[in-house]
Amino acid sequence: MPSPSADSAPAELTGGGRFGAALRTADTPVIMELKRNSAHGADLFAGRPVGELVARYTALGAPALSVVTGSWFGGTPELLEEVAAATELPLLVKDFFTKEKQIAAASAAGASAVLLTATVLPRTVLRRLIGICLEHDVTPFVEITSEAELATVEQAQDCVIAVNNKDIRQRERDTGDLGRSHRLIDRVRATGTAVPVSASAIETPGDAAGLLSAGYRGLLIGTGLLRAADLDAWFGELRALWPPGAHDTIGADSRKERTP
Ligand SMILES: O=P(O)(O)OC[C@@H](O)[C@@H](O)c1c[nH]c2ccccc12
Repeated sequence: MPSPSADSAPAELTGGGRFGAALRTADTPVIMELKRNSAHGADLFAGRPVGELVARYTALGAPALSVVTGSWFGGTPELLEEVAAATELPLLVKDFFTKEKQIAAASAAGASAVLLTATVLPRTVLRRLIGICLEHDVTPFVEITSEAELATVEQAQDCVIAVNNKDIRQRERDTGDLGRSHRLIDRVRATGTAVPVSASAIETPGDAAGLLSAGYRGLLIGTGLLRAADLDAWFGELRALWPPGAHDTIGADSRKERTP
């Protein structure tokens, strides 16, 4: 049964700056993430140079890349510099942002969007940080894990809202729950967010297609792609399940059918 809020979901998504527009116009809106280590400390780059990963993801049609600079995941500010030097694609920077000077520095280093984690930021701080992002022309990429956290995002129309399928409080060491994204999609869309995104724990093309057909217009995938044995096959399978343009046809129809 669709939730009552599904009816009030806006048909057209807008906003979110260059980062939001890149996702909405992509055939396959997968934000491909460069994360050096897993939450368990395992090496994910497997000896591949940063420039090679960026070139590979660009060739696969990434509309945007995510760069994890947070030290939990083996990130460094240099990683952002290296990625920014290798691509013109919009970049999301994932770190623990709490201060204006961090946001300004990320913007100066090439970030189009930065992560704000609603799970750990009080409402007033979140509101202030979203305002700072907008002043710096940086898209706030706000991660939530529940309806209660979603309710703390006051300027959702100016933000990309991402449902994180893993738990940041456990430092992302849990296996994740894609059901969370499926349960929250109508609520997320009803906020008028620039782009509804599902992030973390997406492993297979089937997982990805399922989330896109549920109404997500962006997916954020790190580990699943960094560990994939054959990325061409991975995206070939996804495009077979979710062909380019599907949002305008299959997506719209399936959402209509779900509306009473
Ligand atoms: O590797 P995964 O399970 O595909 O997840 C990607 C991304 O969502 C994850 O790296 C992430 C989610 N929230 C974060 C906060 C900081 C750093 C990283 C993250």
